[in-house]
Amino acid sequence: MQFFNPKIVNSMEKLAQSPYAGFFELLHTGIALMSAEGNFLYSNKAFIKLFNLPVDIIGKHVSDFFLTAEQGVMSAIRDRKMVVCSSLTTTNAEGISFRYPLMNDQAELLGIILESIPSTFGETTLSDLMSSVREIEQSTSYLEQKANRKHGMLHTFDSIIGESKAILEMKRYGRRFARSKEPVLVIGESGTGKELVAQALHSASPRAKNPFIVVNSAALPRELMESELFGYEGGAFTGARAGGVVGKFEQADTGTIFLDEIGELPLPVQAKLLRVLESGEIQKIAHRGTLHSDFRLIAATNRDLNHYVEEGRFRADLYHRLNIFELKVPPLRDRISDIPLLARRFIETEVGRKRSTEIRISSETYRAFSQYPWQGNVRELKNVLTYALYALEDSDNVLSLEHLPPRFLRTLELAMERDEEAPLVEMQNLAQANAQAERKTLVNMLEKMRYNKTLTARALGISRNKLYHKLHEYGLLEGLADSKEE
Ligand SMILES: Nc1ncnc2c1ncn2[C@@H]1O[C@H](COP(=O)(O)OP(=O)(O)OP(=O)(O)O)[C@@H](O)[C@H]1O
Repeated sequence: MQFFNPKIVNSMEKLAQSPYAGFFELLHTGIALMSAEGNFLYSNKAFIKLFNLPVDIIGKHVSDFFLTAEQGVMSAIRDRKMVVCSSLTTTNAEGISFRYPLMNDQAELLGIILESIPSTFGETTLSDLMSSVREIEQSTSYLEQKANRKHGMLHTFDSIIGESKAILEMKRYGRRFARSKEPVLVIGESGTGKELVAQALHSASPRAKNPFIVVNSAALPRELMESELFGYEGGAFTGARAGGVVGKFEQADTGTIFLDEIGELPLPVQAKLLRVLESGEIQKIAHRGTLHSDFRLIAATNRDLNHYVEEGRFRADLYHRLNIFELKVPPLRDRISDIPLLARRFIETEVGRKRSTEIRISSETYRAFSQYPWQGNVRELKNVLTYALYALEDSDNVLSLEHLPPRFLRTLELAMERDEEAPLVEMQNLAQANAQAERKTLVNMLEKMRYNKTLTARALGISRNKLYHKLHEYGLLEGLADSKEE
């Protein structure tokens, strides 16, 4: 658990004496900082008041005051995990405490941060709540995975839409990597379809019929991460389920585990993951001995892990272990030729096959799609189309610019302004400047005349033949293929 930047706080003693500690005095919950041996280094007034403690507890051991020291702070020190259970002092004062181990970036324990609240919440309520959340989480993820398998819903490389050179190359490598048992690191911007690629890797592997277990590292609360991934035995801590929990790595035995957003894993969990990867042995919390799991790891990230390694946020050894096979999913702006196929599929899913055959996307909309920067990639395209389909009247069959979300149009305008300004700066000679101005005039007039070529030619004072010639010269003809022909 890391509350503070380890570069700033590298010892609990320093934290206890730093101005940070002064902030705790403002809080109404009890806060204490303990050394890695269990001695008090600091406590705020609320903590002293809550437990009726003498003011001079600094330097003394937690067991001098708390009957619950063994199952509380000392257990958090031993197991390096957060412990939630009640606290009871030798003078019978009670509270509920959260003991957070604070680790440095070498995964060493610096000490414990103790947060205590009055027991009016009721410890059982809290621990019952934790167990129910865990049970619901487990059963929904189990049912979700079962439903997916039943309906054969996991993607394959064939079901991933795209025929651009960039996507075909990704699929070609993906099919080859799928055969190995080594980890694959799927990298790509947010919304490019990394999860689909992870499913396809599993489907194309010899493990296709076995479990495919998904873990979103960014969505898991940090204090539950270790127990979710590696599992724990019954009675490991207060709030734990009687029968314990089967960790995701154990569930993935004979199959694949997909760790999404791997860059968000805390350093201590990274250390544990490296050990599991190297040995295939899982050290379950509070379990004597180790368990073996035959899993294949697929990890994904939209971060620059190299940069994370330089910053000390990601272990270099784990990074090298993971990126034996690196599969890059291209951003949508590098494969705009896939947009028509993707758009057709999304429209069909959204409005059904029958209505989708009636709907046509105008050429100006396609042109806008090809100029838009698509920071959110395929996910953003899907969202833009969903909006447009709702904006389209039932009686209207042509999806045009007026149906697109205002935010899309604003971003497009900015992107086009940037594009137009950039070459002007680099303009080398008069001929280039003339060509640029001519192209811009053509585009503007076409838009004004709603892509009617006869009217555009007339307005520009040139023949239709000359207009065709110019449109061809500036690469504008293709985009007008389905526009009005008069
Ligand atoms: N090639 C594709 N064919 C069909 N749908 C796609 C394709 N690529 C992405 N999608 C759709 O786009 C959305 C985003 O995909 P996905 O969640 O796999 O992206 P991601 O890269 O994992 O994103 P993030 O990094 O934000 O988790 C999903 O709804 C997915 O179904």
